[in-house]
Amino acid sequence: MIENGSEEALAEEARRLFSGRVEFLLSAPQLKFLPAGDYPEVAFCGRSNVGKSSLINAVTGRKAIARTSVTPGRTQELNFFEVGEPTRFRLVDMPGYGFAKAPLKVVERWRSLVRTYLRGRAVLKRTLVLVDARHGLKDSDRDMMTMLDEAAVGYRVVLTKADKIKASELAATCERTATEARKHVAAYPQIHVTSAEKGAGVDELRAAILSDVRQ
Ligand SMILES: Nc1nc2c(ncn2[C@@H]2O[C@H](COP(=O)(O)OP(=O)(O)OP(=O)(O)O)[C@@H](O)[C@H]2O)c(=O)[nH]1
Repeated sequence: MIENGSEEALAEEARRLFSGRVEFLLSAPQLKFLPAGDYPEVAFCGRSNVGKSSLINAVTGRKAIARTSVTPGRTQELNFFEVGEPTRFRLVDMPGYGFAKAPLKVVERWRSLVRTYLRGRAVLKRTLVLVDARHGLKDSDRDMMTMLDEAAVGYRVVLTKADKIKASELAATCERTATEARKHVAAYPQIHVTSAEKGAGVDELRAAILSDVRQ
């Protein structure tokens, strides 16, 4: 809930920014294709099919800036989007993880790309770890959170698809997730609850992104 005046002003500025220029910049299947670190970045990550593309589309108010697919795990590169005119910051769509049947080679490639990006990217201000509200944290999310702890990259845990479960279950998952997040050094203690479908929590997330890139 956005309550006080300064938070309201931040949310309004975030809304204005995201309703302006948001443009796909490039896809980096390997680190050598990364753009120069000229602007602050906020990255989105999560298990395949967690609703990452849908949430990026909701945050940016676009229908299909990030591809929404029904085939899990199709995105295997880092996708960069620029926000603002002139550019103020970048959003980074990270390749999904947690693919059950992926060959070891694919998993290793993912790990090497993501870990090196996280460790070497000075402009990376925050990562959003998306977690399906119906499932809560899985081992692959814990793995990701540990990688972020080790890389000293601060992150927010964001529950997705909140419209798909009852309010009581959602509250319980939120509580459980917060308890676990508190054990991770780089995690924010506050959990974000969102629904790309209904728009819930999207204004708050936009404001959080803007405050993160200003740090
Ligand atoms: N009900 C509901 N469905 C959602 C929501 N967000 C995503 N979905 C659905 O969940 C499925 C996966 O969403 P995507 O946004 O493609 O997920 P992704 O994480 O980008 O998937 P990959 O890139 O394939 O890993 C789609 O069928 C979406 O329509 C939501 O907030 N509510």
